[in-house]
Amino acid sequence: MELLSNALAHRSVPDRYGFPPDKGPVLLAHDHSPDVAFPVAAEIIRAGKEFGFFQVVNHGVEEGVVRGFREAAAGFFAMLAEDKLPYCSYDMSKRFRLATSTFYDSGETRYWHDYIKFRGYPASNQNARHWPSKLVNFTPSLVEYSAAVHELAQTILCLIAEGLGLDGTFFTGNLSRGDTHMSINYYPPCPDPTLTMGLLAHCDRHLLTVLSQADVAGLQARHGERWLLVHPIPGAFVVNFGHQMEIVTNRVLASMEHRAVTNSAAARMSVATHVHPTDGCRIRPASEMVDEAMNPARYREFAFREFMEAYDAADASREEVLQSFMINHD
Ligand SMILES: O=C(O)CCC(=O)C(=O)O
Ligand SMILES: [Fe+2]
Repeated sequence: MELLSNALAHRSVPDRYGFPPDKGPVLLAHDHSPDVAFPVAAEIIRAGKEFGFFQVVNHGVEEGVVRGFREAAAGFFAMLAEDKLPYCSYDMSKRFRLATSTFYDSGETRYWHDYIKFRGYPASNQNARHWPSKLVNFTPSLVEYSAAVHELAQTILCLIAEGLGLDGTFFTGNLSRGDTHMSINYYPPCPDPTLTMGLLAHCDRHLLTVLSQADVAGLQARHGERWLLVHPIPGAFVVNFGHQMEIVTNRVLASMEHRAVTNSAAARMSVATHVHPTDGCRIRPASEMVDEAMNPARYREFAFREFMEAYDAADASREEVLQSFMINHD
């Protein structure tokens, strides 16, 4: 019998071991079967508790799919000013909008970036009819990219649930089934990076973010009093927890503030996929994460929609927005 373990080392995978792509192994560094999933799940929880951020490689999203959409998105920012003008808006209810700096700068110093925001998944007609049709590659490459990243996010959510000792499907219902919101942030090279900030310090308002930053550094995550650079790993996705993850896990997995800095050498573009609960989803600390005597619920129950409104009213300030949802046990 030709056992795999009979060979000292394998230089390549023989053809007969290669599944066709639609049946093949998906995602992450390991096969997602119960015996090997646990180390990945445990690793995610360890990194998540320590940093609120981690990076994923060998995630199963094809390199060409990422490159294809990144090129199309870069093409959007490279369009002539007059072609971009119709998309420009600070009206948050617009389903596809282009803007600069941030909605939350209160007219003060601007942040050195332009961005587009839109609903990227599912590719329903309701979402897709707002995507820029003039750019021929945009829609087809987005359809591929957003479906693949959705799949990856669902797998990561299963692993997080397992790592926390929850049912594997804990996050994959209404907590993650709202339309996926995407932000594409474009930071042109800046003549003096010592003067500018690319993006304000903030926590993400939803459940989970899966971000492609390619190979240009700029993202920093708060760690205590310090800001740590999230080093670009070619082809990796950066994953971080949003406010809803912190609330549902009763602060076991906290949402960390992050921001972006600029550089003078190269343009930077990040593609952020924000996994949202459904608007009406009721959010509360999971009963499994609460112990009335030792670890009581730190947040009250609310509808996700309510949180979205509070976040805007608080100009994305972490302390301010959480205040109206926190239960004080002192
Ligand atoms: O540009 C980055 O790396 C960060 C983007 C970000 O935090 C966001 O879009 O929420
Ligand atoms: Fe963010």
